[in-house]
Order: sequence, then structure tokens, then C-alpha cells
Amino acid sequence: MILKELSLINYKNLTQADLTLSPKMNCFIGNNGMGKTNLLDAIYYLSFCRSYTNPVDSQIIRHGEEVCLLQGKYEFEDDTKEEVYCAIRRRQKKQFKRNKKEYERLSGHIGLIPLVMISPADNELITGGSEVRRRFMDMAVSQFDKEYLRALLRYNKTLQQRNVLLKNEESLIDFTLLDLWEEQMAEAGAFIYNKRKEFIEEFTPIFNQFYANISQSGEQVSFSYTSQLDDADFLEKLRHNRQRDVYLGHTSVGIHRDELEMLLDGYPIKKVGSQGQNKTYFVSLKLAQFHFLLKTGRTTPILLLDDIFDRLDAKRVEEIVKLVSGSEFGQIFISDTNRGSLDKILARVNNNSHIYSVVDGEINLMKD
Ligand SMILES: Nc1ncnc2c1ncn2[C@@H]1O[C@H](COP(=O)(O)OP(=O)(O)OP(=O)(O)O)[C@@H](O)[C@H]1O
Repeated sequence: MILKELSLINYKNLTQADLTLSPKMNCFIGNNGMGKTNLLDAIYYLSFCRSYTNPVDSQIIRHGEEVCLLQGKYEFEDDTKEEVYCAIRRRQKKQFKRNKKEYERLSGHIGLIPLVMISPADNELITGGSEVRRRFMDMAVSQFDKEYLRALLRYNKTLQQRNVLLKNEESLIDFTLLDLWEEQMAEAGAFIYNKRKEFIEEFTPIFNQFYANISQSGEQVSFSYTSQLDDADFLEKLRHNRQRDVYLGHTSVGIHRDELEMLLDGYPIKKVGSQGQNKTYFVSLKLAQFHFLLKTGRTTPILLLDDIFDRLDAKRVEEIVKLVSGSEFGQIFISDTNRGSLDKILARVNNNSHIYSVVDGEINLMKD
């Protein structure tokens, strides 16, 4: 699937743009702080109904403006077309439309336009808290498995409801209601746990292959997925911990506590990885996610590469260039401050490329 046309108004520092895009490679070049990431982020927004870098919608709207508009026109391999429209207004609920019809729930949109973004912010996957890695699993699975997304929404809602009850004084807690939330949590939680385990099992060899290709080394990458559900029935565990949770005022067991440890040669990469190894790690993770989505979905996802070559040695850059210019990858959006690495990619994809300059939020086509 490709994004054929993108229009935007007031997306962060981008005032206005109407772009007709290349089906293969679209490069955005500009100095620091000019708006390259913002442009990729706008494309991300149209897939996930949220920004990659900033979860607060009101901060997406250009300073001093009241409304931000995004519109993408997509074309699939079987010639079907999709038009996605989004309007974000200050102090109002955002509007998201597919082919002019507004979604009742934004979750209904997730997965329609599969996309993978790789950006320096992904270093958080290694250095950040466990919630970042859970989110990675959730995003990766939700894009091809609607049932997983529904279970996740159900789980989060019941977890929140259980926590609200637990905040009451013990004598005021409605235990019948607590029983009900726990049963629903246990059902959704067990489903998510099994899906995560399945995903990690299938995903690990693909990830290892990408890492080996890029690093050209014998380094082995793997995960250690641990959950409180590993050794006990979830409902039993919830009931067993109830008294403690009443005392704590929140739920201390569940899949919201899962950890996905990331390992390099059996050691936590967080502790042992160099900057270049970390980068190779998360780039490989994301490319493996792309491959996984391609295998499980009905269309080739869009790939966004935000400033990914910095800090990698020439050999690793070359290997990434080789990978992403291969036929497995479809439409790619790439940002960089200079054309060095881009020219190597462009040479591999012949003339199927557009190059844009980004200066102070203005995007101009330099070459097509
Ligand atoms: N809501 C907003 N309104 C106006 N400007 C904004 C808004 N949000 C962010 N910006 C501006 O966007 C700019 C950052 O743009 P972006 O992150 O796209 O830069 P970049 O070209 O990718 O730079 P780098 O090469 O450093 O990564 C900053 O100048 C920031 O102040």
C-alpha cells in the first residue's frame, strides 16, 4: 500500500503542505529543527491516530492556531483506495474519518494503514521502563490482530475500574463488583499473555536474522519475556493478592507488569550495549516488526526512517541501505540532515524517488 497524496495544515511547525508522493522513496532533507520529523510524524498520525513523539493532541496544533488538519490518500495493491482525514481542534474531541465517514471508535482505525517508524527515540526501547517494551509488543501485535487490540482495551478498562474500587476504604468496597472486574481482567489478561508469548517466539528468529545482517557479526540477540502469569492462574493470583491490593490501593499483579528484557549475547543490552550496538538493536527490532507485519497482513506496510544513520559505522549503514532498498520494502519516507547516506539508497532504487527540502516548516520538492 502507498500513500499517494498527503495534505496538512498546522501540524506542529509545518504550516501547510500538499504533496504527491513517490510510490518508493521519499526523502526529506534539512537542518536540525526544520520539521523533517514532524512530517514523518504526521504520516504516523494518520495510521495510529496519535503522534509518535507527543501524546498530547493540543501540542500538535501549530502554536497560535486553533486547528490542525491532516489528509492522506492511500492506494492498495488490489487498487482499492482509502482516504483518511483527521481534524484536531483545541478543547474539542478530534475527528477521524475513513472515506468521509467518522469513526465511532479510534481503535477501529488501527491496522488499516500498517506502518513502522524507526527513529532515534526508539533508543527508549532499550533504556526506558518496561512499559515502553510492552507498548512495542502491543503495537506490533495490534496492527495485525484486532482481537488482541480489543482484549487490551478490555483489560485496561477493567484494570482501571478495579483500581478505582481499590482506592475506596475497605468497608466501602463493593466486592461483588470487584469479583466481576477480576473475572473480566483474568480472561483478557490470559489471552494477551498467550498472544505475547506466541509473538515473541515467532519474532525472535526474524529479529536475530536482521541483527546478523546489519551487524555482520556473530552477536546473538534474544528476549526474556517474563510475566506474573508464568507460574499461576491469573484469577487465582488476583484473588490471592486482593488483600494486599486493597492495602496498596492498586492492582499489583497482571500483564501490565510484564517485562520483555532485551539481551545481547545473553546479557541485558541496557547494561552492555555500545551506542552503535543499541542503535543496530532497535533498527533490527523495527525492521523485523516490518517483516512480521508484511507476513501477517494483507499489504506492504509504509516504512518511516527518521535520521537513522547517525552513530552507525559505514558498514552497518551500507547493510541497512541494502536491506531497505530490497524488494520486500515498499514505500519509504526517510529524513536526514545531509544527502550522504541517502544518495547510496537512491542509487539503488533508480529514479523512483522524490527529494524534498525542509526549511522552517516549508516543504519543497527538489527532484522527482
Ligand atoms: N505545536 C508546535 N507549533 C509550532 N512549532 C512546533 C510545534 N511543535 C514542535 N514545533 C517545532 O518543530 C521543530 C522541530 O521539528 P522536527 O523535530 O521535525 O525537526 P527535524 O527537522 O526533524 O530536526 P532534527 O534534524 O534536529 O531531528 C522545533 O523547532 C519545534 O519548536
